[in-house]
Amino acid sequence: MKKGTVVEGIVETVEFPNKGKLIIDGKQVEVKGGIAGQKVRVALNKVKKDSAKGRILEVLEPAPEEISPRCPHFGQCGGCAYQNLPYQEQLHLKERQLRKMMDQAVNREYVWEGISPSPKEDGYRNKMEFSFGDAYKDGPLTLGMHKKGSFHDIVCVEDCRIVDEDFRRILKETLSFAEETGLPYYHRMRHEGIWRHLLIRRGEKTKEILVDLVTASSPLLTEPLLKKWVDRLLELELSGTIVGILHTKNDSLADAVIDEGTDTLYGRAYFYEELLGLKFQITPFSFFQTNSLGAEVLYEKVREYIGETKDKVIFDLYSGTGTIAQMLAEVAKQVVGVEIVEEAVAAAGENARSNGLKNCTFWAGDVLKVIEDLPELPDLIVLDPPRDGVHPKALEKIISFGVEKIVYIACKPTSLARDLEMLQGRGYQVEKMAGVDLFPGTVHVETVALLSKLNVDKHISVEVELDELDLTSAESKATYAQIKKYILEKFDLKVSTLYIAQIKKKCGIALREHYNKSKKEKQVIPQCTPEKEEAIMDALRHFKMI
Ligand SMILES: C[S@@+](CC[C@H](N)C(=O)[O-])C[C@H]1O[C@@H](n2cnc3c(N)ncnc32)[C@H](O)[C@@H]1O
Repeated sequence: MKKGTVVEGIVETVEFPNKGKLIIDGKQVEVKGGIAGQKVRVALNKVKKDSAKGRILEVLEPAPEEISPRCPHFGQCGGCAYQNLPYQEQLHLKERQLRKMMDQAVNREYVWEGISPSPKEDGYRNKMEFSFGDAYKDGPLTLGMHKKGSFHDIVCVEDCRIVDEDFRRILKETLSFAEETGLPYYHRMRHEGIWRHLLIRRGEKTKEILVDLVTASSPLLTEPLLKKWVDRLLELELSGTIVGILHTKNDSLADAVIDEGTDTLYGRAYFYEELLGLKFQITPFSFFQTNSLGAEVLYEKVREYIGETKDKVIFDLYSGTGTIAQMLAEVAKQVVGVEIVEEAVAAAGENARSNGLKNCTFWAGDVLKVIEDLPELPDLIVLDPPRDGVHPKALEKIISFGVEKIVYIACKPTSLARDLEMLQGRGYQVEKMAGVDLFPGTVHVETVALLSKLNVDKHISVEVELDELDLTSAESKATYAQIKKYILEKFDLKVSTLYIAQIKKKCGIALREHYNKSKKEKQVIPQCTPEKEEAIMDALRHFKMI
């Protein structure tokens, strides 16, 4: 077996994320895609002693469960890999892959609760980013999704199954408008041209539609020209209502929808969606789950896992437009969201106000940098990080809060599996897990895990000596949260748990182990500033701790 050879074989298993495995001449050959049971022809592009990697050239015989693809673009469009499987089969496949990965990642018995289906199998997406490009090399202008395995060519997905008819009509109208102008698409290798992306967002419940045309900046895009496009969209017969039409300029080299200035050509620059009885204002670039009905299933699971929240302070880390925070706020003492996109934080605050929720606060910033300085301490934490999971240093800080329960929501199971290693190593155990399918037709799946802090006695025997954990009578007088609150109110200063611990130590107050000792060598520990030291001393005097 050599690099460049073409071989034939049957796909034995498919592991997350979409990695097919075949055994050919006793060697394991890994391919992208495939369905267990398919007979395929594979071109080998890497061959090692016991394994090889290859690319599927052709499916010679379908797998027994395969059906004729439900989408006419299947095979060409790189978007959906499972349109040739009945939905039940897609769910079985995702569940098998997810379960296998999680069984390997979890170090004890846990409850696997299965995978919940998406309430809608077709037309479930509330957001789509289409790209302009060539239909084939130097072919005509088109608008749609990247062709499978191609960086350049675009498939015009005018019959895409996973969006509603409104998306398809807006796509077709925008493409014919762009064609009629005779202007070129933005070529990302040559860095010239105009048309880049078409972003469409549509509320499943509200039926409000927001459309954003993303282009390179050009004097050729005059106001009257863009007005023609707006008028054409407004004349379309749609089941939803267009509430905003925007034009975003993006001259960056990256092939992504990037906002370098957005003009509102019609209506407003946001739309509304409703989830579980709450209303959310969503701006063009804010994160919002792309399957609204599926998101309700997911958030119900989060609510169930987090359990009793009365009198509890909950941190919703990576909070987006504040969906999870607001759902929990109804039944919690206080919810604190942290999100890096300022636009999303502003929308979250606005949403909480209009939903009449007074016990939610949202902070803009990187979780890694912000969480130590929050005025509250959490009793429970919900984590919903981006695809890459939680930064290890942020995870250390999250773990050091020592909360009783963490609910972790993952859109990429491999990131969850990696983060579970640290969480389990530092005293958390997985109690339950479930999958929620927010992405029918595709290889993706959402996972929710409930982690609980190990029984304190067991934890002590692993990490610290019992006498180090004993609180002194002085330390028991005021909690870190009370000290932070006092300082914020009196001095309008935010102080971190670490700084309080440093000053307590200076005053000879015994501390719990993890606040004053780092297990890492060469770790740079920030030191409390004189201003904050004075404020902390004042608080310690106030609480009669010194
Ligand atoms: C998977 S989304 C979750 C959003 C929200 N929980 C929801 O369900 O709609 C992840 C969010 O994390 C935000 N994010 C990414 N990196 C971050 C960081 N380092 N600190 C804070 N937020 C971050 C993203 O902007 C995005 O809104």
